[in-house]
Amino acid sequence: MNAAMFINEEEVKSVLNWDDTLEATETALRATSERKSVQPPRVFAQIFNTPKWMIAMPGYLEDSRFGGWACKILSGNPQNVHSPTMSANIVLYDEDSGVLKAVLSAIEITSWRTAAASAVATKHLHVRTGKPQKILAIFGCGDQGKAHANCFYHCFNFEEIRLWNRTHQKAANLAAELNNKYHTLKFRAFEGNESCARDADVIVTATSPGPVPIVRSEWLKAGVHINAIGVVTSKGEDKRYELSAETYKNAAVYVDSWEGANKELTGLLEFGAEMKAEIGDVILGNVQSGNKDRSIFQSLGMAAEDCAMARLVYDLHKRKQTKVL
Ligand SMILES: NC(=O)C1=CN([C@@H]2O[C@H](COP(=O)(O)OP(=O)(O)OC[C@H]3O[C@@H](n4cnc5c(N)ncnc54)[C@H](O)[C@@H]3O)[C@@H](O)[C@H]2O)C=CC1
Ligand SMILES: O=C([O-])C1=[NH+]CCC1
Repeated sequence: MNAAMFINEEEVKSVLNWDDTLEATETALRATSERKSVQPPRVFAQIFNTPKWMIAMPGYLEDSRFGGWACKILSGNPQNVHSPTMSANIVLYDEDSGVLKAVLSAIEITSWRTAAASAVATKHLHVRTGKPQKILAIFGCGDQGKAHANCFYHCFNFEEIRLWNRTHQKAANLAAELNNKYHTLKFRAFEGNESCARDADVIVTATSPGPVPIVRSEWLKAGVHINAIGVVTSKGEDKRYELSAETYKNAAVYVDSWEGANKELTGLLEFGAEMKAEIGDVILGNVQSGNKDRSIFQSLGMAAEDCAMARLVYDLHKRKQTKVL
């Protein structure tokens, strides 16, 4: 039996690529709706009366290429300024024996698979239905916002990609970095969230939601698709969503897994949201279109995605090591 290995963030980054990530993530979403994954609701620990948190996400995914048995453990402090707001590691086990195979740094994996899940949702709910791909608006220019900008640039052909951040300079810096990287002028930083949202065909929200939503229904065009990925809070009076209640009410809402949504998204029912289907069921062609022309993918993030990604990165890393030897 080989000794378990640690795959650090640099090693993970050196093998990650969008095409495999999109395939792994789409497989996890589809397999979830085929009941080929095990992923009980994640365990969430708030650290006393602080914004600090910890999450454990155990899972198992059955698939010949992306199957895996793993648990991701995250810790976070949204108030961090000089250090990352989140740390993440995945513990990967042998699918048959349960013996430890590897521990993988999972900040990049989390960003890549979350962006890929939004891209898969956008492909099936928006692009494949023939809706326009003119303007993409991304709210939040942290790790997730940046990963979404890269992923959507890779997958789609938007004419304009708008970036908004609470601190405008961060959006301006990211726009400059991406225009430079891709030799384009498509990326534009916006000062106002309303002007950024108006006329957008597709929206991504990737912030830590505050008490006031950053996107309002009356700003949005007919047929818009939104990927809302910021973590929602619905504890007593403290309700924090990136989108306004009206935005939810006027759209069909899709989730990654009912198991997670039934625990973490019950607050959306209070807004009168129509909780339509899992993305996996859309991929499988099991969902009839309804009378709402706006769609929201309310992404929670799934253990099955992390299983698929851990297996992918482990296999690519092993292959690379064998080539070097
Ligand atoms: N759905 C999923 O699978 C996942 C969701 N997330 C969530 O995505 C969100 C973004 O994560 P990261 O990019 O890693 O965080 P980050 O800290 O790197 O970036 C967050 C960005 O949002 C902005 N922001 C923070 N609070 C804000 C507020 N109240 N209003 C407006 N803007 C605000 C900050 O200026 C920052 O640029 C978080 O809520 C995180 O929990 C993270 C990983 C996976
Ligand atoms: O799926 C995930 O890894 C997370 N969702 C919200 C915070 C982290």
